[in-house]
Amino acid sequence: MNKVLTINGGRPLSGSVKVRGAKNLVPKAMVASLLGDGPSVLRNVPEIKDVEVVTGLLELHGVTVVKDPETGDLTLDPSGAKSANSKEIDAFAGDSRIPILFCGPLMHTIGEAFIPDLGGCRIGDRPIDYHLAVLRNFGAIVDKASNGITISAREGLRGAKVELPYPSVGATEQVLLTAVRAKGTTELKNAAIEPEILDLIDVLQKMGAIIHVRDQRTIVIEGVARLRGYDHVALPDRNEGASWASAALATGGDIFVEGADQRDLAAFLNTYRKLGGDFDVRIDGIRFFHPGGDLNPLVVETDVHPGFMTDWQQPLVVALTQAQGVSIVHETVYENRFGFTDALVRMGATVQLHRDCLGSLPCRFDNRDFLHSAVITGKSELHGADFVIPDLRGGFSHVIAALVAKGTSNASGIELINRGYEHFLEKLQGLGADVELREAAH
Ligand SMILES: CC(=O)N[C@H]1[C@@H](OP(=O)(O)OP(=O)(O)OC[C@H]2O[C@@H](n3ccc(=O)[nH]c3=O)[C@H](O)[C@@H]2O)O[C@H](CO)[C@@H](O)[C@@H]1O
Ligand SMILES: C=C(OP(=O)(O)O)C(=O)O
Repeated sequence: MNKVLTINGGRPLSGSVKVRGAKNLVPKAMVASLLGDGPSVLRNVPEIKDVEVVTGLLELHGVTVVKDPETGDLTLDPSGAKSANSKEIDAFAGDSRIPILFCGPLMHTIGEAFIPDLGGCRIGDRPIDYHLAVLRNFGAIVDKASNGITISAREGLRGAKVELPYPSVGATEQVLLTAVRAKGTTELKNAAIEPEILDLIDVLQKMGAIIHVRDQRTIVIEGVARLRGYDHVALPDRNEGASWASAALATGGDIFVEGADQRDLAAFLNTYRKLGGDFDVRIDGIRFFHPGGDLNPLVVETDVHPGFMTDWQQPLVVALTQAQGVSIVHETVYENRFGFTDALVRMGATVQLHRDCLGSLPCRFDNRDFLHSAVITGKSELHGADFVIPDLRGGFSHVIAALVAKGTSNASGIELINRGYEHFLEKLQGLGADVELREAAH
């Protein structure tokens, strides 16, 4: 049944929310459990759609996944791992980006894998060419199928020297999850070093893997024949934390984000302070608040870690519509991440998109036809509008803009937000938002 979220804006968000394990780590740690020869325990697991998708895929491959009813901790036992029927796997096509990371673990455990077409946010073309190239380097045979890919390594996988054209998070994880049990040593250059990757490395090390993180984005993995299960507490979701921080600023509110970690948010916190937001780092989280007065316009460029994370960009843009003056955002990670601004413009924001690189970072989208720079002029008085949730962060941003706006907005497709924000509506209501979920009128 289609649902519509009715949002009555004009009230600051204030109160407290708790963030649990990161969407960009938890499903990957779940996939890693396939590599062990005993059960793994994953703690701090959020109730989000990506966890459901990976649970379903693991179960199809014979992994038992048991959730502790009290804590939500997962015990994952791969001892019955087996091939799965491609028709059943296909039911998960388009749901998330995680299935591609099953390649290495499934080849190590059962010699082959069928990977359905990926989903995830539509914020660019999101090809998987780096993934396929590195898998071939390890000796895998990859075949395109009409609805995904099949991949096999009947002779086993060998360590390789790999250099990524760009520090892709997913391709780095692909290398890690494949190299840990490949024969020999793997050297990965131009690796991504996001905190979620370092946490995945912690998981793999607990399983018995030997991984050296060197300087200059180089990771060396000495393959081992066997790995055991792990017991791990997932790192908190810094992207959810940054989203609530932007929501506090945009609505003129005050939100304590329990679980937010200063170190993983360092680049965000600098930007937040320059914009005029304030924060207070406590032992158990960070309080983000609007200290009063005008917000300052900013120039922001998204980048790989340790730069300003692309997933923080969309919620921040809503706060920038409330800053006094002209801000510029140069998106250098995805070529098409500003589609969500159309709805902001309909709500009264002034946002102009440009094909040019409005920034100083070297960008892969220079002289190509992508609207990847935004000029935002504020402060805008926003008014309610009806919109369809386009993607995870864009959807969060629309809801926050609707909460800033005067009047009523109606959002459809709100379930997309559950892919990465745990208990989203309950959290909004707990922060004082006037929102109501109802059946769509036909
Ligand atoms: C589930 C998950 O962890 N998602 C995160 C992950 O996505 P994901 O792992 O998909 O993102 P990548 O870092 O791989 O993508 C970065 C860039 O590399 C390009 N690319 C990537 C792979 C490839 O084979 N070919 C290629 O061209 C992409 O199109 C994109 O332009 O990292 C992104 C960048 O921090 C985050 O925004 C996502 O939230
Ligand atoms: C782009 C994102 O996620 P995914 O890679 O899962 O689509 C995101 O979390 O903002």
